[in-house]
This record gives sequence, structure tokens and C-alpha cells, in this order.
Amino acid sequence: MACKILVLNIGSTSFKFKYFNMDDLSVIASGKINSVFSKNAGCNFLSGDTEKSTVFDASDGYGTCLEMIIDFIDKNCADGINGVSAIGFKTVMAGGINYPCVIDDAVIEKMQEYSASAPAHNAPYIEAVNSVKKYFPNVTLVSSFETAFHNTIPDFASVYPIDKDIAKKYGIRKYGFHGAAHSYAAYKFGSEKNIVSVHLGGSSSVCAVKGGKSVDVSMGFSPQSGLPMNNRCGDIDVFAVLYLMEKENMSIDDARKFLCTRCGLYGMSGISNDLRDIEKANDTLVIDAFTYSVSKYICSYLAVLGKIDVISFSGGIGENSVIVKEKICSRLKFLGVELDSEKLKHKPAGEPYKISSDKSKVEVYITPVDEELMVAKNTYAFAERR
Ligand SMILES: Nc1ncnc2c1ncn2[C@@H]1O[C@H](COP(=O)(O)OP(=O)(O)O)[C@@H](O)[C@H]1O
Ligand SMILES: CC(=O)OP(=O)(O)O
Ligand SMILES: [Mg+2]
Repeated sequence: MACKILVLNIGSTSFKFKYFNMDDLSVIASGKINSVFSKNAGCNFLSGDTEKSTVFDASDGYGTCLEMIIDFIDKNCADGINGVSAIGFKTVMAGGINYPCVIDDAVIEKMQEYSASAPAHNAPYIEAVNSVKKYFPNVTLVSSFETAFHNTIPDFASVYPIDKDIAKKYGIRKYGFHGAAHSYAAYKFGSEKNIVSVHLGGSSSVCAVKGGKSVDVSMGFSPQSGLPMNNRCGDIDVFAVLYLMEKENMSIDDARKFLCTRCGLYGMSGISNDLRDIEKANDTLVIDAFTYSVSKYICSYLAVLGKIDVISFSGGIGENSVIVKEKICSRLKFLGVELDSEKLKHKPAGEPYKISSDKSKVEVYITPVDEELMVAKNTYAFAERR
């Protein structure tokens, strides 16, 4: 019987799934739900010739979304949900557990322990795993942690400049995230190329890839650091946070909530956590602050890689926003980066699409990353080893 793997990808603003036949990596069904937590979430599901598109109320979060996905598979795929051999989750953070493994109680406990550092991700995954168990009591559930691809980052790049005993005791260091997206770019462009993978979505990060391996990434101990995110802060002077806590009389919980809900694009603009709204409102300060931050990370990775061959844009913002790519690349002219203004407007599906001009010294691509494929491969390899 064919091995069929269902991959669940719970993002900070989206819920995606893909259902693979691992014999030939064909996709049995796939889909995406946008703007989870809003009253007007949009879903688009596909299986063979069957398509389902609807706008629905997802203000209660990921629960309704999961039910819709399971119902779609059950009604439209051969053998319904009984055809599923294993389920892979694009899980985010469990500290030292950063390798593919069965999601057992110990893994859930670790995810729980780190929930406070990844509140937009760990809690929804724990909830999803518990719900999925009810629908699939006899199916193996496998974790493919976003941190795993970054195990190759050298110690000098992952160490934080704090007391070394305390750092060791609590595992305080850079872990890095978005491993599924960045490893897809590494897989597509090959190990000969020095790649800067720029993944911009609800959560955003930049990764330096050399020899097919991650050598640095903008996210650190938590997926809240590095670039500004949808409503999460990114890099900020920690002393500004302490000052604010004192001034506003904030508890640790208040501060955490502030940093994860009233910051990033939403906090800076006061308009929305969705870049489309910020572009519509022409809030140039926010667009400039965001793109400036991305350009600086790319340039800092020149020092890491020595030479940049490929810049790959992915994620909801990275794939779709023309102005963001234009602004980021306009600061990279000194590297010989030149975009093709026509190709830049193209919206590719499938393979990476080159948007740099023939004269450009660095190749720039839009890469519709297949995070689910990387999770399916990890899940399959893990299941085979058992
Ligand atoms: N055309 C567009 N222009 C600018 N931003 C866009 C566009 N389409 C989608 N986005 C942004 O992409 C985000 C979703 O990206 P995605 O990579 O799916 O995020 P996540 O995985 O973190 O949920 C949305 O929050 C939205 O801000
Ligand atoms: C860190 C992470 O996995 O982010 P997201 O799924 O929100 O893109
Ligand atoms: Mg994502």
C-alpha cells in the first residue's frame, strides 16, 4: 500500500496543508487558509479536479480550520482519512529536541515549556496535535522542527554574549527557525551556490546558506527576533523593554503580550499586521523600516558567506510584494544586484523564477517554497528508519 503523508503547516497567520503520495511525491490534496483569527479568512483547497474556495469566520483560531481540512480530505481523497499513513507537523520550538521525532508526551511537554517563547506557534501546534489524535488515533504523528536545519550554525554565531554557565543551564542561544523554507531554497539552488534565503510572511527571517547548510539566520532563541514580524517585535534593545516594563508597570506576561501583539508591522503602523493594508495606506515609514532591516541582514551575510550568488525571496510578502523586493534590492546595488522590472511583477507557481536582469552580478529569484515537501521528506525518512 502506498505511503501517504499529510503535512500540517500552522503559520502565524496562515494554515497550510499538503497530502502526499510518497511513492512518487505526487500531491493528493493541498490547501491554504489565509488570515486565521479574522472574521473573513479565505480558504482554497484542491484535490484532483475538486476545488473548494470560501470565506469564513476563523476568529476562533486554528480549530475550525483543522476541521475543514480533515473534512475536505475525508470527502475528496481515496480512502478518506483512513488513507493517511503518517502526519508530519512543521513544529517550531522544543529547545534541544530539534530533530524529527514522534510527537509523544515528552515532546509535547517540551513544546509547552517553550510556549512562552513561541506563543504564536507552540500553543496552536499543541492544540492541533491533540485534536488530530482524536481523528487519527492509530496514525504516527511526526514533528519536523523548524530549528533542525540550523544545527549547522557555528558556535561563534549562535552564542549569546551572556554568562556562559547561565546560558548553558537554560539553553540560551540562537536556535533559528523557518528551517523548512530555508532548506527548500538550499535544496533548489544546490550546494555549490552561496545563498541568502529571504523568507518574508507573517513571520520573517533571513538565512545564509553555504554548501547546502545553514550558517546563520536572523531569528534567534525565539521566532520573535531579527526582522520585524506581523505583530511581533524582531530585534529591539533589551534595555528599552526593561525601561518600558518599569514605566508601564508591566508584569512579565504583560511585556510578553505587548512584544507579541502590539509590535512589528502592526505596532509601527497602527493600521494592520498585514503588509497589503500598509501598502494601501502608503505608510512609507513602516515599509522603509521593514525593507531597510532586510537589506541590512542580507549585507551582513556578505561577511558570513564571502560572496553571494543567489538571493531567494519567499513567503507571502517575499513572493507577492513588488515594492518590498524593489526597496530591498535598491540598497544592494553596490553588490551588482539589478532587477528586471517586468519579471519582478510575475507571480510564479512551482519552480523558482529569476527576477534579476541579465547584467545582475547576483541572481535574484522568487521561490514559491514548498515547506510541506521538506516536512513530508523528513517525516518519511524518519518513518523508514523506525
Ligand atoms: N500581495 C501581497 N503583498 C504584500 N503582502 C502580502 C501579499 N500577499 C500576502 N502578503 C502577506 O503575507 C502574509 C502571509 O505570509 P505567509 O508566508 O503565508 O505567513 P505565515 O506562514 O507566517 O502565516 C500575510 O500576513 C500578508 O501580510
Ligand atoms: C517560525 C515559523 O515557523 O513561522 P511561520 O510558520 O509563522 O512562518
Ligand atoms: Mg510561514
